[in-house]
Amino acid sequence: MINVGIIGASGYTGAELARLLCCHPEANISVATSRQYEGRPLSEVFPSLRKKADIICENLTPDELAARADLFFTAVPHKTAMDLVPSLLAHDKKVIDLSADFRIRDVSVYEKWYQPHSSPEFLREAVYGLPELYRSTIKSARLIANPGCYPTSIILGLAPLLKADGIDPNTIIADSKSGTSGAGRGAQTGTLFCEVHDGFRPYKVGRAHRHTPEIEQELSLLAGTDAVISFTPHLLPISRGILSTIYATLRTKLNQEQIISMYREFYQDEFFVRVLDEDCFPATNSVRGSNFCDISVKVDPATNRVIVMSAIDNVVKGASGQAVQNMNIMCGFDETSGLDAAPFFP
Ligand SMILES: NC(=O)C1=CN([C@@H]2O[C@H](COP(=O)(O)OP(=O)(O)OC[C@H]3O[C@@H](n4cnc5c(N)ncnc54)[C@H](OP(=O)(O)O)[C@@H]3O)[C@@H](O)[C@H]2O)C=CC1
Ligand SMILES: CC(=O)N[C@@H](CCC(=O)OP(=O)(O)O)C(=O)O
Repeated sequence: MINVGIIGASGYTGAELARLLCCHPEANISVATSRQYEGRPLSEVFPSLRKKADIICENLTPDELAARADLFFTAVPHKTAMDLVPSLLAHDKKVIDLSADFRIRDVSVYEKWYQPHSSPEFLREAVYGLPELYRSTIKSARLIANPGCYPTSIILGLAPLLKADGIDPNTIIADSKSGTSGAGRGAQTGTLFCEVHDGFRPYKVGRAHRHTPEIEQELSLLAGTDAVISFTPHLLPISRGILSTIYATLRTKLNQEQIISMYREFYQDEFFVRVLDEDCFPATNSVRGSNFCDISVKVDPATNRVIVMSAIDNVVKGASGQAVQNMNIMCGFDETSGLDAAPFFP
């Protein structure tokens, strides 16, 4: 049994960590933090957690925190994480950071898209926490940079083709649609019910979204050469889920059967990736509440393009579930521990 701490337990990814970890056979939530709800039970903040996660929210210094758990999930905004993580590492703790602070390997790229970095010395050490690509380095890591939600759906969607040099990495277009929990729990006009309900809209169009460099970094590593992407995020009037529809020009003539076999072979040992049959398409409500990524792939011979569709739950495989998967790997637990429930439907 390992004692784990959730820093930022009152946010959406913090709540999802508590939901998953309170049923985990090998983990005990020994500390949970929130400044706003200090002194109040987490089950009062999230009534769904009554009788499951009755821990009291605390507001502690990094030194006080370090004495209370062996592994920490930092589910806090960018900038906050980079100031906190070094102190936890100095106390020999393992850290899984859900923010973007340690995802970008090149500090100048991070600083261009985010803000000045206060602990760039950890960028080299941090392991990008996408288990399907980096499992062996995750095993021995002490700092995991848990991937962003849109990047998870797009990178998993394209990895088999890029690895096999099957597409031109300069022709990639991804239209991704996300539920509003992706924007976090803080009040903002753009995610109010009336702004989102019964409508659908793109945002941060034209290389304006900060996930662009993270996606390009990982696609380039897979391709072995620079890859660029036209990425357009959209906001859906649903609470959870991401569906990415990705297009790219094929380099080699591949028919439908060959491309599905390529994906099946690439992901044959991956429990959390489900490659669907031809003409069976992913849906956000088929992965809801689960750590699955559903992928389907279709060749369009008329345009010589491939269309990849990839669905995840943004707070599970796109954040907290993937973080628990990383913890399982780092701690030598079964990788599916605490994550083996079927998606909820309807
Ligand atoms: N939502 C999603 O789908 C995804 C989110 N992420 C990333 O995960 C992280 C958390 O996201 P999410 O849960 O959505 O965010 P929320 O806004 O819902 O929650 C943020 C949490 O951080 C705490 N917090 C905020 N500022 C500080 C601070 N200065 N010091 C200490 N604690 C602080 C808040 O609690 P309090 O104010 O009470 O202290 C709250 O518990 C972010 O970095 C986000 O980008 C990554 C992938 C997907
Ligand atoms: C719908 C929505 O607003 N989604 C968020 C993505 C959240 C995410 O993945 O978080 P990171 O900030 O940790 O990269 C956005 O577009 O900013």
